[in-house]
Amino acid sequence: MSKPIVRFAPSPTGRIHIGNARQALMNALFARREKGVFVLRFDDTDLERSKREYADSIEVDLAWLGIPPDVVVRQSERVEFYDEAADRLRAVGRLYPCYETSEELEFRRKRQLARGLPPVYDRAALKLTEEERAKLEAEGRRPHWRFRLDHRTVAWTDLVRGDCHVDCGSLSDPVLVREDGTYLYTLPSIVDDVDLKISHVIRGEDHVTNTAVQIQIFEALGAHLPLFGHINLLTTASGEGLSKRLGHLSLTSLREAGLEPQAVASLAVLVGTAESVRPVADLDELASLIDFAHISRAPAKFDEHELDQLNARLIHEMPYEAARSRLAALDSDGGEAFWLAVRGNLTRVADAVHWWAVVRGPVTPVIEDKAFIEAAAKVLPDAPWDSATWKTWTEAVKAATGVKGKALFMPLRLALTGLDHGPELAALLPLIGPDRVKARLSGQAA
Ligand SMILES: Nc1ncnc2c1ncn2[C@@H]1O[C@H](COP(=O)(O)OP(=O)(O)OP(=O)(O)O)[C@@H](O)[C@H]1O
Repeated sequence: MSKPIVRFAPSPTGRIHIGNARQALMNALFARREKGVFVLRFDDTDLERSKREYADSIEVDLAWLGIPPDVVVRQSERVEFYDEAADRLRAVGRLYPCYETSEELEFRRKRQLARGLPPVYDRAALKLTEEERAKLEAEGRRPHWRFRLDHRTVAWTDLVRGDCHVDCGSLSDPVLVREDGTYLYTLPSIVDDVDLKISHVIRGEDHVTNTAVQIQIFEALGAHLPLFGHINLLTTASGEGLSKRLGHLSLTSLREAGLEPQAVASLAVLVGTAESVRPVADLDELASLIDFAHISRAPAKFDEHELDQLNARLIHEMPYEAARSRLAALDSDGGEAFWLAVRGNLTRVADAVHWWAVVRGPVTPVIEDKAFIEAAAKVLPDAPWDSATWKTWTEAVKAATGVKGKALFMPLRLALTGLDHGPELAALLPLIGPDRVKARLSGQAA
């Protein structure tokens, strides 16, 4: 295979959600594995809804995921190429002007449905004479432009779905150009795919019907067809669809919630595939797991609870070096021993703040059996302390008091941390250190 050129083509009309991220990752990781090119193309021809601020946030999100694009293209800067393609389609009679208002179209649609007919555009505009058109224009009507479909079945071999067929006889001729001369998504997408030599169009399966229409337009323009792959969509855990415009499960919110990009990427890529969902910290490894032929046909559910679990599993294995600067930013860099002591208790890196506060204090000790804690304090080993100190100490406490097991550990934990759960005390004890331990055992907040 020659080096693939792929694209992720969001409309910058909101913050991208986890479903969009699935497509971005599938494209970017495929390109990464095959040493190809990953293009980020902003489908921003809808000038009213597209915003630069959203485009910028999409770039930030992709960088956070570890998949910055090799090339960035904005459709709003390429209108001359779309004009040229539209003229070519007009010249061969495939793009024709229509003058119906949306109310008229809606009325016709309802009438067709009432008669039990499919609500397909009836091509009335194709029958207009020159004079009728001139009259409509003189009335101030501006045309929108439809592509005249061949009423035939379009077939292709999909990278994900195998043999696909769409009967274009049952489709309305798609509008490519709006009344105000701006373009809908369909034509610019093809023109750019051709110009950028996109080899694989990998996108959500919401585009399957578009693909059939687009194949006819590629052919009408005499262009070479890319390969197509339609990947199943993600829904929320309860099965609802996602919308960028409605702000569902945005990457920005997941990032701000402190989730690891690798956890988000692992779930976004692996859910709804033949692979088991697991945390994959390395993007090359994640890329090696992509297999378009083994992606489920059914929509896949994105469960935030599962994401938390993946995140926790990643953190439990995270080396200190990877966490260090983030701990420092949280003013909680207690060194490698601290990180190794607490990482197993964390779901988010930011939760380390809580355990650093327990180490550094002040902690209000919880002491129920004062006599027992006093007896324990008496047999505290001398400094310096290390990871063996806890064992030495608790054996001495057991010998002095006859108490063992949970009855021994829990009162000490409550006295030292004020909590009934947490990281191994063997690791925490030297971090808390003799001064604070002594103070806490004597009932002082320290
Ligand atoms: N729920 C989803 N799961 C997986 N892929 C999706 C989902 N929704 C959209 N996509 C894909 O994301 C890519 C970008 O699409 P697009 O910008 O149109 O997103 P959108 O979420 O449908 O947007 P909007 O809500 O603004 O209509 C496309 O490949 C599209 O197929």
